[in-house]
Amino acid sequence: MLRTSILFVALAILAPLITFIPRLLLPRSFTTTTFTTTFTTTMSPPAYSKELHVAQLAVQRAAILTKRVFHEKAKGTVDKNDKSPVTIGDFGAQALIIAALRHNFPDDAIVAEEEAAQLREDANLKATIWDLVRDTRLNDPDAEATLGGPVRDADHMLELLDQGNSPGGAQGRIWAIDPIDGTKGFLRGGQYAVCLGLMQDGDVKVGVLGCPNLPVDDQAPLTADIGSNQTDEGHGVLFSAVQGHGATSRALTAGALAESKPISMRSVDGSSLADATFCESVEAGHSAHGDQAAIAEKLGITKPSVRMDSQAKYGSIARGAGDIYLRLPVKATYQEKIWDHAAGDLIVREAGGQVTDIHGKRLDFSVGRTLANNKGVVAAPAASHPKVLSVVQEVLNAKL
Ligand SMILES: Nc1ncnc2c1ncn2[C@@H]1O[C@H](COP(=O)(O)O)[C@@H](O)[C@H]1OP(=O)(O)O
Ligand SMILES: [Mg+2]
Ligand SMILES: [Mg+2]
Ligand SMILES: [Mg+2]
Repeated sequence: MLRTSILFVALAILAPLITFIPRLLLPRSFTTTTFTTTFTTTMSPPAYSKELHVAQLAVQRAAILTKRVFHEKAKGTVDKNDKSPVTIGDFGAQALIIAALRHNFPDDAIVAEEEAAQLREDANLKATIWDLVRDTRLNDPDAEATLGGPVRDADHMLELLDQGNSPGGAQGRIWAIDPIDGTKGFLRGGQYAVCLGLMQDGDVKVGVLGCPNLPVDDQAPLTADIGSNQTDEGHGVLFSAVQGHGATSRALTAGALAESKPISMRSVDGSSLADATFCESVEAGHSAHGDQAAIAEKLGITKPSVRMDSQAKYGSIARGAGDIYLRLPVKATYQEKIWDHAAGDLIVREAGGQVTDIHGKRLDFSVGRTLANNKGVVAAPAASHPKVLSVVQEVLNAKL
């Protein structure tokens, strides 16, 4: 009897200590929900895991729509005020992505490239886009439910399209959407990308790029040619990154997410640049081909540049299919748009690269809808970036 009482008293004294000491020893990311009774622990989910999952599925669903338009002869092209083209694919993809974001993160701000004004004035255009949006869904019911299911009606589609009008800035959570990046490539039958990034207080935290015309194989040689059969299996890649967690690639599917693989840039340092492959825009109006050729020559690069539209260039160097992406300004007045770089900038840096402007400044996503504080883009493996940047500056200074 006495022994039993002593045991009970000892247990009463020790029990709180037994539950308290492990809490002191565990990192803060562990939650000890039922610790006192069962001693089981659960890890908190990794940062931005829901945002990443929704972004990947949203890009995948939007890419189903853009692929349908890509394979049609008439892509419903209209000219925007700035004379750049926009297609029914751009509008439809943007509406679907915003619908998914609104369903999951109703309080977040959105900076998106397109707006609904032209659709409000053109009933046929609105109806054509609505037909596409209404009929596009992921073939996995759980994945589709995650995105909130179909858009309600054509008028709601217009309201969604116009919700990408945030001025951007340095505060809070802001998504950046380019529903079709490289519209000229899309129209030409070349590369294009569906792009989505999340910024928190001006810093890119999540980046997703859907590239329907890139080969799935990370090792496939970098080429501007997308192959004769564009519907081939073996094409379509989804690149992703979360700040501090690396970058991945996976096959782009029409339903649930495929398995991912980590990606990294090739290790090219300042002394091995002769073997590097550099890529640049197809459009001579978007970056200075002449300056870029002079830089490549000074770096001792012998291979010709690979010309490719869109942020597919960022994805391609991030997975080591190429090494360097140069985007030197053609016009001093052009301001790059945040939706043209947010996802790619993070994916390259998380894969072991460095991305700066021609002055060596990191791209600054905190100053509005454009990269007003930057000029041009220089992206390269981190070890060779200082060398590449010094040659960029040498060539540009020689022109002054
Ligand atoms: N004058 C310009 N200088 C640089 N980029 C431009 C210019 N005009 C449009 N762009 C944008 O450049 C990006 C394409 O670049 P790339 O040449 O690397 O494919 C697109 O986002 C395109 O917009 P859009 O999204 O409307 O296609
Ligand atoms: Mg455009
Ligand atoms: Mg773009
Ligand atoms: Mg675009």
